[in-house]
Amino acid sequence: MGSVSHAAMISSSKLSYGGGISYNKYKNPQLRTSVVSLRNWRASSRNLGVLAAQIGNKEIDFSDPDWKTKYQRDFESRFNIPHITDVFPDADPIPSTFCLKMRTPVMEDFAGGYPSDEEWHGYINNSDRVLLKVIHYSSPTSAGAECIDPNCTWVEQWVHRAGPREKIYFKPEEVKAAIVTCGGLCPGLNDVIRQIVITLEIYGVKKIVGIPFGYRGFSDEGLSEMPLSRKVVQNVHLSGGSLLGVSRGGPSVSDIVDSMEERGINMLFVLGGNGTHAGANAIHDECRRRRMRVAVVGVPKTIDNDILMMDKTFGFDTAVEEAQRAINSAYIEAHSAYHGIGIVKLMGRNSGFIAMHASLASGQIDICLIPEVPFHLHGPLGVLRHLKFLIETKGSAVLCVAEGAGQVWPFDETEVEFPKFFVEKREEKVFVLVELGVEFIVDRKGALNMFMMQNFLGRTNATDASGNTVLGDFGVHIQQETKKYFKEIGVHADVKYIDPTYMIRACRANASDGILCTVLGQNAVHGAFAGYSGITVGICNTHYVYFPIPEVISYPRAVDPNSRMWHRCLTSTGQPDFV
Ligand SMILES: Nc1ncnc2c1ncn2[C@@H]1O[C@H](COP(=O)(O)OP(=O)(O)OP(=O)(O)O)[C@@H](O)[C@H]1O
Ligand SMILES: O=P(O)(O)OC[C@H]1O[C@](O)(CO)[C@@H](O)[C@@H]1O
Ligand SMILES: [Mg+2]
Repeated sequence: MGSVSHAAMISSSKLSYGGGISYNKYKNPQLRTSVVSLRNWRASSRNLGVLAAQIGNKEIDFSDPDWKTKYQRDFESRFNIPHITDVFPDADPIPSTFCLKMRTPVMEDFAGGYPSDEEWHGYINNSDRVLLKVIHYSSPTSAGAECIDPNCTWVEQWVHRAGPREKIYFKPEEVKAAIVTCGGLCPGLNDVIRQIVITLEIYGVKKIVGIPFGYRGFSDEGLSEMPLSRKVVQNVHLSGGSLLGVSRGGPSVSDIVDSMEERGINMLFVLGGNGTHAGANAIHDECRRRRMRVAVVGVPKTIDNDILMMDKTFGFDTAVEEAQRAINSAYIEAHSAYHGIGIVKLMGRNSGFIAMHASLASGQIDICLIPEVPFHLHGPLGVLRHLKFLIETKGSAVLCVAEGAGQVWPFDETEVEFPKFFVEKREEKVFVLVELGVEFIVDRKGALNMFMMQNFLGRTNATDASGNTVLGDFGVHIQQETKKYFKEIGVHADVKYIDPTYMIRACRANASDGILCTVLGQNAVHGAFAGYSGITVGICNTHYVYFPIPEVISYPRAVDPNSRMWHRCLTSTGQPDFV
């Protein structure tokens, strides 16, 4: 920390812990837009992510009567989706070959012209938009309020509607499409692969390949591309995993683009999480720099559900459903034992969505711990003390913990002086906020890593092949601490620990994820044919949309501890505040 040079010092007065904070307490207008994020500042991941993102954005002067118009204009340009004509203004579109009247998808060389159906009203107009936010919060103190200004003014924010366009910018016979799956496994990967292949064939594409084992497949000799067709993918969705394999780490962006040039790939579909999307965006930028006529389209894959702005990502629903089995087993074990305590660890590195939703769904959880909500393990207000209470009153207890929980230590004070915030722009996209021995790092991938000087598991500098921080195992830690605690107080406790994380991730998609994957896969292909690149597909307020990649990965989406959903979870578990 001593090495940190402070590019900006922002002064403020007292920040009340967990309570509201008024705008005028911040003297520097540059941070005004961030104050809402700090209202419940214990929601460190989300709020500091928002804060970091906002520091990177332009300041808003709310005293300007035109601020709203300016904000909307700025929003429109941020959410504009890159198009092939940005680089090749003379690119000529052709009528779409996506024609549902057609009965023979892979056609003979388009000798009789491209099939089209001008009478069909199934195309999306490029100007169609979907509303991003649908709640009008009348006050910043409303649960889950996401406000732009201190009055929580209603500001319409529109994003691009996904779907097939009447004009396309690629001739199907000139397309070589590639699909790559990166990062960890996720239920539904095969469903998306399958649907991309099927839709490409309906457009008339014959050259479709899978890149094996993530980005690594672009560079590793001995890994050859896998030819794909409807026949090959017909039944792949019936099993979990990825037909193509996945990996972390891999070649540089420039090596990937070299490889794409060599292979003649001009449509790339990238299935992965934040890291993969950062890679996809960099590939898109590099293709543009080299003036390649290429479409790079992402499909967000993460059981953690940590991609911004989307209702949910595919695989999440299945993960929550599958987690029920583990929770139910833990419940049965705990209830059948004398003073039984069941602990279930679920995935969620930065975000507790799986743990929160699985707890809500099961109705069997007494304590849910997630990364976004700091808690004490020990002490009069701690989790262990509450466990003792549950054993004394109910005779058993079940805990659901997210893997990223407990990596942050809460402050002991109820009020914290914030004499200054130190903000350093270390490299591009890297911010370090240092306060009271707390270091928050938004790394080069836009992921937020939080470290507090004291944490449960000790600070680790270890990273995986992709540069993700390797977390300490909180599930094992809380299991050990629980056993130790009950031994020390001389109360019998039968502690059973279940870690179903990889079993959950390897499942095949359930019905609702199957539908989501199908629609996302189809829309990815429609986006590429429409000439868009550097985009990703998502579901937003039940409608399907295209986002520019940087907007959805600027920081990981996290549970808002002031959201109705978290409040519902607390209502359901009946757990107290552990701070
Ligand atoms: N900033 C980046 N620029 C280019 N490539 C990146 C970047 N970050 C990650 N990658 C690459 O993306 C791939 C996947 O990244 P990562 O392992 O972080 O998984 P992910 O996509 O975030 O998925 P998961 O949700 O499973 O973690 C890796 O091959 C990694 O090298
Ligand atoms: O063991 P791996 O492949 O690194 O994956 C573990 C990570 O994958 C995730 O499920 C994200 O996909 C995280 O929740 C988890 O930390
Ligand atoms: Mg990731």
